[in-house]
Amino acid sequence: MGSAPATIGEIRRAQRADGPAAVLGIGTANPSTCVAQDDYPDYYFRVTNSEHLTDLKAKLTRICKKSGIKQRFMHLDEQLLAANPDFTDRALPSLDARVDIASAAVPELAASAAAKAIADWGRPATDITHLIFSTYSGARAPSADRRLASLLGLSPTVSRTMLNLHGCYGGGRSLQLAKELAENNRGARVLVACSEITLIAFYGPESGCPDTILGQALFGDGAGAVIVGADPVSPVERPLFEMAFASQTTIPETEDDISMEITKGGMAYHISNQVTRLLGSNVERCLIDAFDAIGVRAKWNDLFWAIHPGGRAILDRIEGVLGLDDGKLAASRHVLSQFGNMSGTTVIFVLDELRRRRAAKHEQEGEAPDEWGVVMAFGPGITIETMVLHAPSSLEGN
Ligand SMILES: CCCCCCCCCCCCCCCCCC(=O)SCCNC(=O)CCNC(=O)[C@H](O)C(C)(C)COP(=O)(O)OP(=O)(O)OC[C@H]1O[C@@H](n2cnc3c(N)ncnc32)[C@H](O)[C@@H]1OP(=O)(O)O
Repeated sequence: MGSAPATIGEIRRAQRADGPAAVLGIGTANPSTCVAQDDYPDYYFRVTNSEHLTDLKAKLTRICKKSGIKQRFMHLDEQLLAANPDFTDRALPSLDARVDIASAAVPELAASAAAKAIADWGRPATDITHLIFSTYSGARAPSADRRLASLLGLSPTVSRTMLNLHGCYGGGRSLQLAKELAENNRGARVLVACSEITLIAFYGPESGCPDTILGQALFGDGAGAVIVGADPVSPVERPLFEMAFASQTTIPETEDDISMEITKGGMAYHISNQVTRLLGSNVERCLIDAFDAIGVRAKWNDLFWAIHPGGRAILDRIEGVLGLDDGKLAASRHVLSQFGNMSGTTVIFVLDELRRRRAAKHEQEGEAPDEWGVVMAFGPGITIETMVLHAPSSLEGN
């Protein structure tokens, strides 16, 4: 006689992980072309043959000076632009050429970041069980997730999910999905990859379209990758941050405040001048709800922070409404200054910077870093992604 068949409850319990999902490795990458922010207005108006639009150039110069950005990286260099002159005019049908370039470049940039994340994690790429890929540059199937799996030599049984056009909340959404997958599939190791290349939305300035000027001042290219898994296998796997809770909030009646749309002339986008105010009046509620949900009493200044640096004014506003001390958003400000807003990818750069800063602080000052922290990312919807992180005590050794 065999043993009694397992009940569905037992099967479910056996499938679930014991502990919380954790970040087990992080990697980032950028294209090689770097543009200094001070030089960008001259560069942009020259390469788009728009020097005659002096008012718009002056506006871009003003915004660049106030952006808190020192430099950005871009895949689209002058050589590529010379080969694709239609990219400068949004009225021309250039989408096919943009998608051709992005279909190769987006997964390749993601592969550079993912290789670093896998090395940081310490196990072979073939141990990855799930892949979540987020980009606003995808417009083809099979898409960037399939290509990335080939580039990395992932197992043919890897379970892939593609997120398209989530914009700046793509990184936050991917991390939340990775948490769910890791906690609900014992032994799962999830690769999150975000890769954003602005050439899909690069075109010349137009009178009456301040969004283009704003976008040209803020956005940059980059890829970030994170390995997420529960029940780390010691001593190879070290949890960097444990994922305690995650939520998504949509601010009512804000559908039109941030939008993106693929058109024949590239991706059109709109970012209203209300975004900073709307985020400022909603983030604290999201944080209170998140900490209430897990029964942790949090003082905002006792947390570590990984906020998506959508713009300098957004960081200023959040710092103000939460009464944060100077330096609490230092990781976000540093990433903004060195890379600009890389949309969904940016929050992964911030997590990586935060991990470095916390380890350095511990090494130099011997201080126990803050135990609890927060990731927040924002994008079309307007959507706010909130994740509460817990730093395991082993962090000190990282
Ligand atoms: C190297 C590669 C480059 C390639 C680029 C290619 C780009 C394509 C990229 C497309 C990707 C699209 C993805 C969309 C994803 C959305 C997710 C987000 O993060 S959403 C992004 C979330 N990010 C944000 O929402 C940005 C938040 N805002 C900020 O951080 C700041 O307001 C600031 C830095 C823009 C200006 O500093 P601040 O201290 O406020 O300075 P002032 O008060 O002195 O104003 C100076 C000038 O700025 C003006 N202006 C202001 N806002 C807007 C606007 N919305 N609209 C237009 N203009 C705006 C204002 O009118 C004034 O003009 P003027 O009177 O001089 O003529």
